Amino acid sequence: MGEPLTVDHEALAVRTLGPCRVTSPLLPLLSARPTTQHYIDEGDKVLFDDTLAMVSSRKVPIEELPSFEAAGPRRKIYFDPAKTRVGIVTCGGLCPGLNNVIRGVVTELTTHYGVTRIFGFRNGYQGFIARYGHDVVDLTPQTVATIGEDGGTILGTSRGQQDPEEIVDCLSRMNINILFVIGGDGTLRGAGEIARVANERGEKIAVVGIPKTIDNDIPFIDQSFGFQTAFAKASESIVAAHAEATSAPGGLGLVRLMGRHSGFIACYASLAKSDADVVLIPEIPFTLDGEGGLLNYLRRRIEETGHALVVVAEGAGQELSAAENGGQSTGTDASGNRKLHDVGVFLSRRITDYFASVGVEMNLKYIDPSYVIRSVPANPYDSVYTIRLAHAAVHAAMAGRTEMVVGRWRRRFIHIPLPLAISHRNQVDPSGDLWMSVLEATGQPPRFQ
Ligand SMILES: Nc1ncnc2c1ncn2[C@@H]1O[C@H](COP(=O)(O)OP(=O)(O)OP(=O)(O)O)[C@@H](O)[C@H]1O
Ligand SMILES: O=P(O)(O)OC[C@H]1O[C@](O)(CO)[C@@H](O)[C@@H]1O
Ligand SMILES: [Mg+2]
Repeated sequence: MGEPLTVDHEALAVRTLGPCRVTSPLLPLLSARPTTQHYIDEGDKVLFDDTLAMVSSRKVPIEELPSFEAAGPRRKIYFDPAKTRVGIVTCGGLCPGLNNVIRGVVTELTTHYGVTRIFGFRNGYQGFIARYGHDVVDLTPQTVATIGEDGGTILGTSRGQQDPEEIVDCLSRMNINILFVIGGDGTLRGAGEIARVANERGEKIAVVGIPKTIDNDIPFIDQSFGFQTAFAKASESIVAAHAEATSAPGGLGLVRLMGRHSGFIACYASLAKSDADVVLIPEIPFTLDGEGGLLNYLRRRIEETGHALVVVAEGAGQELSAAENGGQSTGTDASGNRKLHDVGVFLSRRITDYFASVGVEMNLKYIDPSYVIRSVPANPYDSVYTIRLAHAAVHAAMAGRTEMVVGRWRRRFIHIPLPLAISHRNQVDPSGDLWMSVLEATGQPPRFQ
């Protein structure tokens, strides 16, 4: 067994704006609900570890085991709903379920807590900055009633850093008490800055994140919302590539899928269809040439079975395509994320050249579904998941929790301190059981080297 993740009590403690003195309007729903197999009482904790080996390796008394604060409604809350003003913003790339989260937050706030002043900030963090001139929209149960049926975000989104001082100026000016931030790792870093500035100024603003990422790269969350919809959509491209590959002599299907630094979409989409012969992910470098290289392997697959199917995550093989471009930098996007070399185009060229050089017939069909997988509406699973995350986020914020995100860990909804959620990137573990399943399903060697 590997070392247990280094987390301690302090890292898992969630910051609170102050004591909760207001009786929650949800009290009648809660009155006598103790922790059971299906419910966690607000005073209970969710264990960080879930195996005997992990727990015993900590060698600490049970009360010192690392644990997350449970999500869910509190009997006493911090904010008086009648006086509470709320802001919502979506940032970063699209993700299925963004509208569902907005809808879930608005309806929970209004229907159950009786909060009526909810403002949507337009186009990501730009929405707080006056010089962009974006309007602020009133969000009501009526305006969000049917938005879950659409992909994208009704609020718009953007990349590019904005000054947290200016953002807090805007929040203060509008007397916002709670800010819900829906976004990925960059957005959550920004949220941490907003919470820091608000705290330094002594402003009692709760900043609560709902992590968004089709890449599933936020840690301490079993799976992020939108991920399931995205990989389900991606698997359609695998079906198409398989049909093309098996219908041509020497057919070779190549599918490039999103996944900058984490190959979860490529792994899950491939496992969903079991047609892939090779899955390439950013976490595992590979070699093209030589006996143990990818190209020779593909030639053997085509000679033996008549076709081959490769699924590659966009962040895989970056060092190979960079080397071909003389190590030239691709620059960064507005948020400072490194732009990637197009590994799909690179592999298409190298595979085509190789088969021509060895004189084996090969018909390559390259499919890149690109933005198609993240702009679709949430599937029923993600619709349910997003509404539950939205509820958890509202409960947390109304109870004065701040600088935190909601998540689901080992099937329980929890509060994760923001610094922990951005402490590192969630990636496919080459020694983990997910990658082992991929190896079992594809039959590919653990490494091409
Ligand atoms: N360290 C940071 N401090 C303040 N703001 C940040 C920071 N990093 C990113 N941001 C801001 O957060 C917003 C979204 O960041 P980014 O474009 O990286 O998307 P993301 O939230 O990581 O989502 P995606 O999964 O699509 O990458 C941008 O406005 C960006 O400038
Ligand atoms: O919208 P952009 O800037 O092209 O972003 C693309 C990136 O965003 C993501 O979809 C994450 O949001 C990545 O998978 C992808 O690399
Ligand atoms: Mg990001």
